[in-house]
Amino acid sequence: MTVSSAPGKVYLFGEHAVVYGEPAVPCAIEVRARVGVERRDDSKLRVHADDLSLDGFTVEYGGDADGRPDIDVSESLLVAATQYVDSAIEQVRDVTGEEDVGFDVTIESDIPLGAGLGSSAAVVVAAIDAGTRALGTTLEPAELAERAYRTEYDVQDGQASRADTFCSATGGAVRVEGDDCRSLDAPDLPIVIGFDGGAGETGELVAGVRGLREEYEFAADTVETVGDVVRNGEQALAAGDVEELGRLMNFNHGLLSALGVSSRSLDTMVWAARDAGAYGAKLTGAGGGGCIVALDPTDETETALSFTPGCEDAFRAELAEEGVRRIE
Ligand SMILES: Nc1ncnc2c1ncn2[C@@H]1O[C@H](COP(=O)(O)OP(=O)(O)OP(=O)(O)O)[C@@H](O)[C@H]1O
Ligand SMILES: C[C@@](O)(CCO)CC(=O)[O-]
Ligand SMILES: [Mg+2]
Repeated sequence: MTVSSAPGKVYLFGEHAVVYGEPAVPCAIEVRARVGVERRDDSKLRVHADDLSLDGFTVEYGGDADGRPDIDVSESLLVAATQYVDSAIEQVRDVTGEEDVGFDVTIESDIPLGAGLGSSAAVVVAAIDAGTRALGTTLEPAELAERAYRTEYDVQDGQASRADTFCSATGGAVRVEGDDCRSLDAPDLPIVIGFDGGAGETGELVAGVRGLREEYEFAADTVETVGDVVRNGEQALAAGDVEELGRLMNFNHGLLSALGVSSRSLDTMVWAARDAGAYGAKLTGAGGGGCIVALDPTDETETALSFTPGCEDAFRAELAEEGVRRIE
């Protein structure tokens, strides 16, 4: 079995606006998805994913008409749950030229699904890396990131940026603007995460912002203003100015809220963190529910969040210096 892992991420700045060409700064964190891949001697794909919200399942199916998975859930739920992995394996077939190869794939993940911590990107990066290595091809990080991006682009109907996948593949703090992806020097940041136990639909939320942007000039301006916040944030990051980072994160959250992607529980956690003395707090990722990210070197924010109704989990996250990790 060939095993790779890849980290999740938080956005310090710039989610959603990055889809329209503004810059964003995500930062990889030490929570990982591990994917094990073994070549089969037929062309089927068998996926074992215990951490999926379908209560854990094992599916066995091939590419032919009678290859419907042997599992008793609705087709739409199944497609939503399996499409990132399916599409990642398609990239493996494409890049290696082995169009008919089959695999057993096992996924274990510490990243909550649909919660803004980039579970899809981590699973896709780890799956493509392990899948290609299982066939004797080791991809350079840039190509791995590009293939993973194409996967997210396909699954999210053309509404994806390179930010999540580049960050997960390379690790550290990164800056992504269109197809320009680079690593940033980042100080050790005191990252605290609050999780409401829920999830948001990335595709729907992105479509919502797109609609507002098309309908109102001021919504398009709001997206551009996020870009200005990001550019200021980059300078604060380079200077190691955590106070300024916090102020700008607060501003970024306000703009995301105006664009309709926050939620009551995300706002409640953001305010709990601010009241506890965090330098700043904002939602991370697509929003709608899921996680906030705050900066606080003390224990106050984590403690306050753990007593906040609606916050299911609060934890400190370390920056993941390493992106994809080749384990076996
Ligand atoms: N442990 C896992 N096993 C199998 N598939 C997974 C796993 N984790 C995530 N996925 C895939 O990723 C999808 C969730 O991706 P989605 O983009 O909606 O959320 P996210 O990446 O966690 O959050 P965001 O994109 O906002 O950071 C799941 O529906 C599933 O297809
Ligand atoms: C909302 C979004 O900006 C981030 C999701 O983690 C979508 C994307 O960049 O593909
Ligand atoms: Mg995602």
